[in-house]
This record gives sequence, structure tokens and C-alpha cells, in this order.
Amino acid sequence: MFGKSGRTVKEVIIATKNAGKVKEFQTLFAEKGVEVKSLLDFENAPDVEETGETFAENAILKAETIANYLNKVVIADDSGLAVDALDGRPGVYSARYAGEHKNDKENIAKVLEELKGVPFEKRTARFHCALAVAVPRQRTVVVEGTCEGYIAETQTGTNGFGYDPIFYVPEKQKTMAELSKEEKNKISHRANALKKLEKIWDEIFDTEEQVK
Ligand SMILES: O=c1[nH]c(=O)c2ncn([C@@H]3O[C@H](COP(=O)(O)OP(=O)(O)OP(=O)(O)O)[C@@H](O)[C@H]3O)c2[nH]1
Ligand SMILES: [Mg+2]
Repeated sequence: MFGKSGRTVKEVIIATKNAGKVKEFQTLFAEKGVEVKSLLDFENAPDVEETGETFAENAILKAETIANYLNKVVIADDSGLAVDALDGRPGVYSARYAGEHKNDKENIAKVLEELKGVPFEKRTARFHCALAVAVPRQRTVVVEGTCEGYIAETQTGTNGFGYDPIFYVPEKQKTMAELSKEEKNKISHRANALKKLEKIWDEIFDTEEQVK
């Protein structure tokens, strides 16, 4: 994948335990003939505390910790939802907005409750995704992607994960959870970040042996 001969990558490791993300990366990378592994395959990998104030900081923390642990090139994804009427919340706290136990249903309920009475045109929001690629003990590169939309008043659709059932995508006139995985993977914040990563992939590596 990612272009030039001699730098062919057949497998990538995504430093995530989120099964929804893993599925999306598997679909995104399948087109490139690349197999995706995640922390669901490396159960003893350390837990990384997300202490950063930005998506990029958290992505770097996760990528570098796991890359150093496995001594392999690792990609980490830190992502979330920013709602304008909530001053950008839940932001970096998207996964644990309603509590440390991470519950998508409760997170959605909290956002909908906080937006009660806010008219549709003021319910603008965007998904953010920061992808960090860490080459162990050498360098880390970050790219970011976004996806613009509105927070609906009710949930619709069963695909995707997280806040997808309340994230309305105007150009599709559907929520993200009503889109097929192929459709989501064309327009999502994650797909947009990955497109940027693809463009700079060859520049990340100095020498061939760094890519196994
Ligand atoms: O509706 C959604 N569609 C998406 O496409 C999406 N991408 C991210 N999110 C939300 O943001 C949190 C990430 O937080 P996060 O980056 O810390 O990931 P996580 O804690 O779930 O797993 P890990 O990668 O850290 O192991 C997730 O849990 C979700 O709530 C999304 N919601
Ligand atoms: Mg997390």
C-alpha cells in the first residue's frame, strides 16, 4: 500500500481497543490490500491514559507508547465530536462523556439533553480524527481530518458506532448511522485523515528497514 516499491506495507497495527474503529480501519485498509491488527490482538499491551488536551496530543501518546512497547510502527486514532452550541464539548472526552465506564447510549442521551430547545440551525457539529504514526524511538507524525454535520433531535440508524445515530450529514440527508460502511468511509473524519496520511506516508520513513 501507500505507493512506492520497496516500502510495501502488508500489515498495520492500530493502537485502539475500540471495535468500531477497528472495523472501519479494516474496511479502509482492505482496499489497499493491508491487514489491520489492533490492541484487541495484543491483550497485554499497556493501557494509555488520555491526558492530552487535544486529539493530536492523545493520538501521539497512544501511538508512541504502543510503538515503543511493540517495537513496531503503530498508528493511533484519537477522535470525537465537537458541538458548537456546547462550546466544543464533548471533544476529547467523547468516549467518556457520561462517565468513565464508556457507554455510547448514555453519551448520546447527555448530548441530546444538553441540546434540548436548541433549534436545528444552531446544532452544528463536527467529528474530528487525529491519526498519529509512531516509528519507535524515531519520529511521530500527526494528520487530522474532520466531517461537518448537525446534531439531530432523535436517534436514527443502526450502523457505525458512538454518536453516529445523532450525527446528521446534510449532503446525504441521513444520519451517519444510516449510511453503509462504504458511504461512511468515503466522507468520515477518519477517512479524511487517512487520505492525508497516505500522501505523506513515504516521507515518514528514512530507511527501508523501518517498515517491516
Ligand atoms: O459516532 C461516532 N462516529 C465516529 O466515527 C467516531 N469516532 C469517534 N467517535 C467518538 O469519540 C470517541 C473516541 O474516543 P477515543 O479516540 O479515545 O477512542 P476510544 O477510547 O473509544 O478507543 P481508543 O482508540 O482510545 O482505544 C468514541 O468512543 C466515540 O464516542 C465517534 N463517534
Ligand atoms: Mg480512548
